[in-house]
Amino acid sequence: MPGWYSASLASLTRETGPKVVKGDPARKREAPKEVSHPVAPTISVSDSSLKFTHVLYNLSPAELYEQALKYEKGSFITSNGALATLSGAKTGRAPRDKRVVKDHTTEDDLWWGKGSPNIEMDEHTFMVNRERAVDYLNSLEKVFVNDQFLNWDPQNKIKVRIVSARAYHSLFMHNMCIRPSPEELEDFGTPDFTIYNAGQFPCNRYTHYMTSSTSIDLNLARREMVILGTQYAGEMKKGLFSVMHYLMPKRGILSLHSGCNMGKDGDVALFFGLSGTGKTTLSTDHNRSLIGDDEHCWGDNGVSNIEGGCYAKCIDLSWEKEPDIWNAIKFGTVLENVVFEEHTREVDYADKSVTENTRAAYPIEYIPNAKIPCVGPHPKNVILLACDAFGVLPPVSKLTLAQTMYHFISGYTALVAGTEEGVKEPRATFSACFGAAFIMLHPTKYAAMLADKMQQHGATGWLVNTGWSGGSYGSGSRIKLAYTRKIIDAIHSGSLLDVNYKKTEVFGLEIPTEVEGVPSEILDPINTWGDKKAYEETLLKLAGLFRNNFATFTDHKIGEDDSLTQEILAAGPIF
Ligand SMILES: Nc1ncnc2c1ncn2[C@@H]1O[C@H](COP(=O)(O)OP(=O)(O)OP(=O)(O)O)[C@@H](O)[C@H]1O
Ligand SMILES: O=C([O-])CC(=O)C(=O)O
Ligand SMILES: [Ca+2]
Ligand SMILES: [Mn+2]
Repeated sequence: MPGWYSASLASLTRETGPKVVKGDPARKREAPKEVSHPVAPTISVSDSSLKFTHVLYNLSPAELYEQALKYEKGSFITSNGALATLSGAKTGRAPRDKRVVKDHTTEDDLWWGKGSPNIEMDEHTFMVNRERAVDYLNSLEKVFVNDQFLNWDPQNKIKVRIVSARAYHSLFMHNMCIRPSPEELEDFGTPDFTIYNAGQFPCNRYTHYMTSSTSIDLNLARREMVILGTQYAGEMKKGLFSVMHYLMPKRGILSLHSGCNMGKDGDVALFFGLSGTGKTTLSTDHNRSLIGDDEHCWGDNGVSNIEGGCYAKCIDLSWEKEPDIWNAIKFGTVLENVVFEEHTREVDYADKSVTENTRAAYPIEYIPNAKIPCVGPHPKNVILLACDAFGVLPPVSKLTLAQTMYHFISGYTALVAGTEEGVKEPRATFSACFGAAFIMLHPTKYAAMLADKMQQHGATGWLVNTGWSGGSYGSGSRIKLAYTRKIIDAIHSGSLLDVNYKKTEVFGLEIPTEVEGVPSEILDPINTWGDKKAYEETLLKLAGLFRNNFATFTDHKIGEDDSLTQEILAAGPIF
């Protein structure tokens, strides 16, 4: 029995961690001999250190199904074979409850202050929460441990260990991280990063820095993350993504909140965009191989997926619109917070009664044309997705390098969250690098790297509005997915480089006058608005929001290139 399980779970103030055994505790009722403690407890040993905790190590999906169905309320097998689970009170991430330890190194390295996702905590408070999580995990009869990898680039692979209390969490990470072969597991050694997920147990609200009973704590020096008070599995995936946003740029590798796919000729496209703008939907393309749907690295040898799985939104999912994602929902897939028919267990994807953010997590090989290993050459197209619920951004525009950087740093989208009755204004969101919740350094650092790589490899930037057309949310409607797919096809094939363009007012975007398979009149949004005055007003309103947002970046240099910095500052809306 390797001793490292105990080491991982050892409480720092106690002599021993839990005693461990592989397999189902139910089958090993007569506790193994090693549990006996002949020595008298010393002052630093508490009863909890005598407690026996089973470690269920890298269980298979079938074993995890059994654990979930037996022990976790709300777990069911749906008619397609997926495991339906509930994430509890939290059905999305809690960015305001994320804390990062500020120490000598991170104080200078990281982006702190206004706009930054990094809210500080001190080392001591981290240890308080860590102890709370470890004590909770040790108090259980069993915990799950996953040892897996991140990053398909063999030279920059990271070993991660996830300690959790729920089979749901273990299966989620089994699907989302890269799965080691038995040989790789044999030689796994010490992990580079460890998550202690005690999500069922709250943090103590009286602990310094805590503002709720949820806390997601990152300690880069200790290479550890602690989760208390949220069971939403996305916290683990995105927490590790934050870690990659710190580790990779140090090695000259750019980490990206993007989807990525590759055509038959080896042409690679990146899809940036905030949550719900279409990264997963549009990178999953029957005619192209999928490199990944959400998190990538761009290094000297090309791109690599960080993950081993996909995490698709499944609200209103249909076979007609998204057949590959539909077919990926089968045995092994985790279905979060969906509603299904009591008897047939058929999922009702239109049902938002638990949350609008229903999700499916599946291994990437569940997509038939996944490219394994998930790596590819340097990107040819960089597609920025915005779901513009104001309905004023064109369905597609070709960007200059400076405009690409301007929109990358802005990271705009305007999703409409709920869909309640009555007028509901779209709300603009600006999230630097299309992932401000996950970046660790100042946005201009990532932007400079992106500009450099795009320039070096001659990539073209595009802005694609997957949001509203014919008016804002309420009067217009969302652009048909079929049209967006045609636009994306024309970008991939290169045919969109060879058409006529005209320049829009205010945003100065180059828009094509025709795209095969798309009605030409929708390409310039003004055509689709009945009320032209309302269009102008809405356009100026959005331009103003862009300008206000960008104000915080105007005194930052982007890389070494002064002229590019000036061009980027001038690449925003002019009015
Ligand atoms: N024109 C369109 N283009 C893209 N997606 C659309 C369009 N119209 C509707 N949709 C829907 O919008 C959603 C896009 O979600 P998707 O899972 O692709 O987001 P994402 O960018 O991957 O977000 P996250 O980072 O949260 O995973 C899907 O449910 C898709 O069906
Ligand atoms: O992280 C999540 O929970 C979902 C996601 O992909 C995102 O928000 O970008
Ligand atoms: Ca996604
Ligand atoms: Mn994402």
